[in-house]
Amino acid sequence: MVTALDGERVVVARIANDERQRVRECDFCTLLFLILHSLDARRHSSTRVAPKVDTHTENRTMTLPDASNHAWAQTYAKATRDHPLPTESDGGAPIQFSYGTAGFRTRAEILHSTCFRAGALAAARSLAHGGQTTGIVITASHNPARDNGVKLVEPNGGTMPMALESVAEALANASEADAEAQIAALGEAARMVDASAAAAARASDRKPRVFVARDTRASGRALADAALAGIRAMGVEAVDRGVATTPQLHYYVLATNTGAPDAEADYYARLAAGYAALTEKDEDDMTETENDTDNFPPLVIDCADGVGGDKLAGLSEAVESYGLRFDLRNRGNAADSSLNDGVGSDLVQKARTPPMRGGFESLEPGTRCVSVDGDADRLIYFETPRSPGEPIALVDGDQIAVLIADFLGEMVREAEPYLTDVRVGVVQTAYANGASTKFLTERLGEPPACVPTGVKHLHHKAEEMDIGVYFESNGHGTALFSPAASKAIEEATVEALTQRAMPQVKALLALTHAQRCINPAVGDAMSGILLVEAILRVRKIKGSIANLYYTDLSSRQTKVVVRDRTTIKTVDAERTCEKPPGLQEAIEKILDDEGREKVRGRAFVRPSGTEDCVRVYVEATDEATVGRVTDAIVEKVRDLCA
Ligand SMILES: CC(=O)N[C@H]1[C@@H](OP(=O)(O)O)O[C@H](CO)[C@@H](O)[C@@H]1O
Ligand SMILES: [Mg+2]
Repeated sequence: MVTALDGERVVVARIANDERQRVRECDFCTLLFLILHSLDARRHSSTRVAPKVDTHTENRTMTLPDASNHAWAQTYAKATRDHPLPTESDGGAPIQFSYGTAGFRTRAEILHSTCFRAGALAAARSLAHGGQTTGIVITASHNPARDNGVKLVEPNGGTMPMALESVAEALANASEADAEAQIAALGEAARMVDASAAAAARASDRKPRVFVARDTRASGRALADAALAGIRAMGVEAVDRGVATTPQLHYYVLATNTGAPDAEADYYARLAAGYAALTEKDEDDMTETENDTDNFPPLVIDCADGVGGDKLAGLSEAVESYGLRFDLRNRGNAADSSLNDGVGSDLVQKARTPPMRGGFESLEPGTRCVSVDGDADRLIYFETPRSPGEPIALVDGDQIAVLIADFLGEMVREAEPYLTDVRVGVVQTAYANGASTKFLTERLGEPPACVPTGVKHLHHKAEEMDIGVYFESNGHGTALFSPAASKAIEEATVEALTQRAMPQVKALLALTHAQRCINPAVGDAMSGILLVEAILRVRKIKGSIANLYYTDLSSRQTKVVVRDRTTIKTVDAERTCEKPPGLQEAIEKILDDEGREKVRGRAFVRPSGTEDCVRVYVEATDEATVGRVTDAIVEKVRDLCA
């Protein structure tokens, strides 16, 4: 029997697996006992609730000793000279590093000093949080293989607070001779604890520590070594977690700080157990023969020739005994492998084409496939063309968000009256297809929230919701359950059980298990696949899932290279250009000339935060209008940003 002392993974796995038969056969009291224990154990081990803290220790951070008279500053000053800034300059101007949409990201060969300093910064963040573990991921995600990047992970598994971005930039750009400026920035980072992290900072006499992971890029090893050196220069323990996906490293950090097991196998086991519990069939389903969900074909996955190739193989082993099989392609281990080049979710979503390698053209028409990106934190689904010459049917992040929000919303409604006052909300960016926004507005009774591009913005907004589902159109996203919503679900389950309200219990358990299937730290392609596949099985959807809820408007994204993309400034969640003067007016006029209402025309322009380009987005009812509007706007951008 499950005991409250078991870890969450063990509890869920047992319910899902060994105890499966027993749950079916047991009487009502045994079921109640089992679930109460499962909830109790989860309370002890959940990685979503506030980190485990020693309530006897006072709220304090570990401050860096005064730089003027302490050895650490000298050690750091010496070490930073060994990791000099790049000497190269670009068109005469010195290289400026900026913490863009997703960290520092540029050509790998100029990132050495940045990674060293990012290591020191992550060490300072560990100190700021009383010694809790922080993290660093060396990756440039969907960018070409020659690029690399670095992003920081906070103790709660989240991204670096935006308030720290200017400090990170000051640190990255200070000359190596100016150790004082760097030390000042590090001191500031070690002092800054935002309100939401304050509880987490109540930790302890823990030894400060930073986890470092990297994707499969050739430059990753040397850049990870630079980051490890930066951490050690601060006198902080550095742990090399090897090659991992971005979401895995976020999970490891969160897990270790909450007392949950943080090995790679534990990560797979947790997600797999959530999937198993969510797809557990009840008595009625046992007799089913038609549309039998046990017989789903293997899911074909394009791994972008990146880190997902190896890691999805690990997940595959963990889930195959639950009937979920993967057919992994572009795993990065073939002679012609080339990261993100002609493969991966960015290409498939933006160019609406199947991956160019991996044999996708010879799959059965209408085969359901997934494509992930270079660091496996995004996923999109697509279905191979139904007939030759037809395009793929894309199931982008907007459609995935609707599928998940609709399922969770239905479970919340089915749990009434035991579950009340829990609402499901959705967060989008300006790139969300207008048809999805219209659908969600009607379904939710209010428009979904719209925030600037970048997971950090979506995640923070979703945290304000009871259950917040967020996805960028390109497939970055997840569902977040607020601690209050999780607690309400637990309490409602107990109440529904005592009243023997079994339909409500079933819905409430689906909400509980869905949380276990999701990486609680960040959006994650691997946990996203499990959640979508589980929903499809629970809902018995074997056929096409493209345009299940609405039909996309035509849209196009275009990159324009200009001299200085930062001359463009946007407001209103990037939907309006404030600068350069005249650009917004020009966009409005182009749309008006097309008859904006009639063609449901929408367009905006913004500078990329990860690539040296301006992005132009246009949507309308038909391809021809999209093409005309795009051409006209691109011309204006070239004129006004020359
Ligand atoms: C239109 C688009 O796809 N933009 C991407 C891209 O940001 P840009 O700032 O647009 O370059 O990379 C980000 C990080 O991977 C991702 O969050 C974002 O959605
Ligand atoms: Mg990515």
